[in-house]
Amino acid sequence: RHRLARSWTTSLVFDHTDLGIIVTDTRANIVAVNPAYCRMSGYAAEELIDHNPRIQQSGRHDKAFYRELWRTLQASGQWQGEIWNRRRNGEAYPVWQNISAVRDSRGRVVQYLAVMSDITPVKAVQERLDHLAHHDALTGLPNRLHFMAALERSLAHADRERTSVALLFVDLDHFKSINDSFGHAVGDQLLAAVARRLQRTVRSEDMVARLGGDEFVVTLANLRERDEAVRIARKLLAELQEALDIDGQRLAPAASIGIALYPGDGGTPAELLAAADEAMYEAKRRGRHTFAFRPSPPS
Ligand SMILES: Nc1nc2c(ncn2[C@@H]2O[C@H](COP(=O)(O)OP(=O)(O)OP(=O)(O)O)[C@@H](O)[C@H]2O)c(=O)[nH]1
Repeated sequence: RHRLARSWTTSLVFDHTDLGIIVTDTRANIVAVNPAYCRMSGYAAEELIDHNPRIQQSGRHDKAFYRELWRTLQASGQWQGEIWNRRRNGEAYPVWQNISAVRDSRGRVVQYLAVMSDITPVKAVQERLDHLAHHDALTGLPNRLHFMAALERSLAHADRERTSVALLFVDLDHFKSINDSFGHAVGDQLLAAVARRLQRTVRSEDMVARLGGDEFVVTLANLRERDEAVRIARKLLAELQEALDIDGQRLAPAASIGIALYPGDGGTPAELLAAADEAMYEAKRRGRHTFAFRPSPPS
């Protein structure tokens, strides 16, 4: 009676858990799947029985990944980790999966048991958090954190390709008075419009980011000569200046732009940013709505 009760409980768990379960024989042919796995994968049990679980492979992992999985499983009797599978409708989805070797009383492996949970919702939250950590909510642009990491990569790329990178530090002129005169909401919309204008003016390999407040940066990759940076700075000033209507206010945003060139003005992202910031202050000193390079130190 005890054995019966136990087997009844076991099948209750197998049928009612929301964890997907696959049982295979030692040659990895599927011998049983539970309803939760069928719901998760979109396959009917008959479509899976006698097949190899590889029918659910998403193509997102290479051969070495599965080889390592089997190696671990054979060596320790266990594998667990994140794995991308494919549903019957072709959609790839992430699961957290635990595979164990089931042994008989003499210690021989007789079956493999895979238990998995669909972690699509967890992944979506993770991706959202990751995006929030690296982007500015108002403009959708990369933030300082993301920007500094990307700049590091573009400097390394410039070294390999023997090209230069220009960093343009864009700070709006008298932005405070826009906030003060028309309110913060108008100021916010202006910042979002500036972000769009900066983005549409540069090429896709260039990067626009918001450092904070009314400070933006633009990096120009694969730069061959200093004049290209000057040309883009002029173009940005002109594009920004175009009048726009926000809540019935006609505004023409102006900015001061500081230009720093890699490697001449700095060898690291931080040095380059400091040089571009200094150059931006030079543009402010010269009366705003213009661009400048870093002033050379007095000799
Ligand atoms: N609307 C809005 N304002 C912001 C935001 N972040 C910072 N600010 C405001 O932006 C203004 C930045 O002013 P500053 O750059 O110091 O000075 P400015 O008035 O632009 O003058 P100059 O830079 O000297 O030409 C401050 O008034 C901040 O309160 C934001 O997210 N939204």
